Amino acid sequence: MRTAYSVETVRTAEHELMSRLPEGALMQRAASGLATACAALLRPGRGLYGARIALLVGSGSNGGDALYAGARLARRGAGVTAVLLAPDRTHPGGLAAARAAGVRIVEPEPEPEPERERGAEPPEWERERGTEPPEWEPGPRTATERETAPARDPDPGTQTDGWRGAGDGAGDGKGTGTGTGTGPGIRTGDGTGTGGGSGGGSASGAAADAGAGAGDGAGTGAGDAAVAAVRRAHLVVDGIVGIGGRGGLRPAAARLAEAARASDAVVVAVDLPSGVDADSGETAGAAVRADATVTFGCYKPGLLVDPAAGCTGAVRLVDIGLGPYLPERPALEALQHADVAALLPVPAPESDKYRRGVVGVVAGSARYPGAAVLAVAGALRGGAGAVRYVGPAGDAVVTRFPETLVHAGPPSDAGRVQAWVIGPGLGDGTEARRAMEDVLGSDVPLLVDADGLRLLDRELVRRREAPTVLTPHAGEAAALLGVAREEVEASRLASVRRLAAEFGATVLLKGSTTLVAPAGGKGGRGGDPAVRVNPTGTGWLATAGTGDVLSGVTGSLLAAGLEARDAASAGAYLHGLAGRLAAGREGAPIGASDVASALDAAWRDIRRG
Ligand SMILES: NC(=O)C1=CN([C@@H]2O[C@H](COP(=O)(O)OP(=O)(O)OC[C@H]3O[C@@H](n4cnc5c(N)ncnc54)[C@H](O)[C@@H]3O)[C@@H](O)[C@H]2O)[C@@H](O)CC1
Ligand SMILES: [K+]
Repeated sequence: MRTAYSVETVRTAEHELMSRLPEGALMQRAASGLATACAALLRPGRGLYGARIALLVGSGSNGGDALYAGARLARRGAGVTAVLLAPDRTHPGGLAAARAAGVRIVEPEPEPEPERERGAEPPEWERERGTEPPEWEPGPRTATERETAPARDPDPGTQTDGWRGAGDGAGDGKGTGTGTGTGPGIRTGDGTGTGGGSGGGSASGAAADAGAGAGDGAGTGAGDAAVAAVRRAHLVVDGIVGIGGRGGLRPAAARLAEAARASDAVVVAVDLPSGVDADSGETAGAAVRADATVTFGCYKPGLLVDPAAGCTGAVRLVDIGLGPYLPERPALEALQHADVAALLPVPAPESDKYRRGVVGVVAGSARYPGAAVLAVAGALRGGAGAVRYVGPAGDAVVTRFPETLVHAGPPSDAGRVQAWVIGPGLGDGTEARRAMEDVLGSDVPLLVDADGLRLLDRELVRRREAPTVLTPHAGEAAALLGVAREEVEASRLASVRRLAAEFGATVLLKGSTTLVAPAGGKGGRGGDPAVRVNPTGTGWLATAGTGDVLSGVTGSLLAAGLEARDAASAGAYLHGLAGRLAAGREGAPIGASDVASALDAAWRDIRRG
């Protein structure tokens, strides 16, 4: 199980741990892990001479981590430049260590006043100026380069080795090094990943070698030493803000982050990419887009939830000894193979089809018979002993799956089931509405998907005694919440929690990161179980009908006796893995039927461990 904790919890645990350690020891652990990861990214197994590293240093301890790590790397021969974004508030110990190790210190140029139309609202970062000390501003003095030690660029003419890319194909040609693995491979880290492929590219030092005097092309004045340092670097360390960050990147930082992104440098975020919200996974403005993130002590929810998760690159967790001080219940958790294997229902010798559970599927219509076929295809491979189909597409269903028990309706006349699935391709006609009333009134677990979500009565759902699982995508979730789709996409975690709380139901929010919030929905707080994030998804699943398969497989798991949150998260896990297996290691377009057909392979893969 991969677990993530809120900032508040992390701070409490750090406080406890720090009180038992000599001053500064924790930061040294973090810096040591960070330096090791950076060295591995730069030149696995080789020295650091000739490597150029730029540190982007903010006003807090995140900048302190970067400075201490930079000092370690400088002592090992790298040419390190620290760009101080808040020169008056830089971590003093980190700065002293960096100076002592020969790190070159520079400041960015002052920001030009933003031009705004008369009467226009100031941006958020500027509005804050009135209320908070402007510690994030680049400093009142002119940004002349302050050489505090001789520049250490021992080998300015030579180009470093190319970084061995290990990307998942979604990158931009910057390798992140085999040492950290890749997006999906790293995120799941348990055999679910398909990462570790080729891709990546070699770091071209040539363009970067243009030198400090070259125009920066990034919006600051020519000769800006900070931008030049970033552009020349082979590796940029983002120590702008960590868990203390609020809002998006300020303009000076955003410009440097952009320069880093546009360069060939590998961008490594310290603890989390600056500009993303650690607790919610939201990005309220510009954020660093890292190739790799080195996080300390535990995962933070933002590292696992989009859109923030899209900024992390490969994630490496550095153990700083926080484990014993973290509470049992995280804010967010991601199941791994072993967790799902323990949940999947396996028939015992005395099992029969009824004891394994019967799942009823109310789906399809004259117009959409395919949705019924796909939902049944998923249900047949979800572990229940039998699938009962109810609706007008019985012929299409038995033609494809003769093992299905079919019934024209209504659901309450179809015979006993242990769970209902309703919604895929259902339409919104009279029959559909009646069927919905029927299953809402049943005393067994109920999964509502697709068209069914449009027919939902919130109060009736709340009043149900048996569990209800809702499986909306962002658009459907937006309609249920009465907000714009973009709002749901920008705040997935908050949205899924809110839906779960409002409907008193377990909610599986599908999408780039699929989330499962337990009924009650305040995962990790107030005693509710954690929200789950699914680690197995793939973009190849974004195709018509895959949601129907998911509802079938999840309903089948409900019928087999899994609790709602477990059924939804195991269903999403199986479905995501089946999608990956169907798409193959290299990736290829797949149809929903392919996903259903790969579900048995996903089961075997999980049971193999
Ligand atoms: N507490 C500890 O013992 C440890 C902390 N560690 C590091 O410390 C970090 C947390 O340190 P801090 O609490 O000092 O917080 P941060 O380093 O995250 O930064 C907070 C500072 O940045 C300013 N700020 C907030 N949002 C900003 C933005 N968008 N742009 C620019 N400046 C902004 C704040 O006003 C504050 O001065 C962790 O993320 C981790 O990197 C690690 O060294 C491990 C040990
Ligand atoms: K950071």
